[in-house]
Amino acid sequence: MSTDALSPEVQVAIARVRDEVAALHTELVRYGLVVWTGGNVSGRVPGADLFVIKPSGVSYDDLDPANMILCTLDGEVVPDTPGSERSPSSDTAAHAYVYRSMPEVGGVVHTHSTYATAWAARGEAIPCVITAMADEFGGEIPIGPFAIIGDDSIGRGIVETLQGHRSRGVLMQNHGPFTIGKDARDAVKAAVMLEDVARTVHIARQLGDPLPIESAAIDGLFDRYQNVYGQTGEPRGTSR
Ligand SMILES: O=C(CO)[C@@H](O)[C@H](O)COP(=O)(O)O
Repeated sequence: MSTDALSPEVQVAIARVRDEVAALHTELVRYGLVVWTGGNVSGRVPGADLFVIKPSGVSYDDLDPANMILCTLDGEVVPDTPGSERSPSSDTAAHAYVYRSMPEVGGVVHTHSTYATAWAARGEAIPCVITAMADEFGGEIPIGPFAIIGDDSIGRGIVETLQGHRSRGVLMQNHGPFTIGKDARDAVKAAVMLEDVARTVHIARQLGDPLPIESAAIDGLFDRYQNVYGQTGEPRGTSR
């Protein structure tokens, strides 16, 4: 497949997603979610069956738009495109499986962030005991199955756990968190928030038994955060 055959709009979109995915890896470092070359971000190319992901095992300092790797939704590297001479992330098949199965997903992130991975190692879902979790995840953060790199099993585990679930994050057992979002930035935000709540709920557990939140309150908080929180309209005082 040559990208020359793609429309100018798709070529522009590929360039934009390359920029975005490269820059978002910096956020994983900034928020302390990764060490060394661990973790990865990908972003779907709007209007094409393609996504962009980082090369495997390359230092975060060396990641830039030109060495991000363009892949098909089968997880194959698109030849003769910038970065295609390198191997893509070892989690490429998992990201591709998510994009094929969940058309609404525009970004996928994987990290080994410490607290979330500690919950994953115990195989325990994080219970929804703080309002920030209700806001962002609409309930508990579920556990996905134990799965090993090499085939579709990680992707299948992510999809089977998150399809029909409010949570945008899953803790793959003994491995770590995978998050999804409407785009790559949204999936990175979910990864940041997931680690934050994993840490807080862990600390709460050390102090005693966290108090549950009633499901009606969780529903209300989730609805408000998704639909009302933040800047939803014109800035105050600018309407005529
Ligand atoms: O989870 C794993 C390995 O267990 C990987 O996600 C690594 O953390 C990062 O791999 P690359 O994206 O650099 O291949």
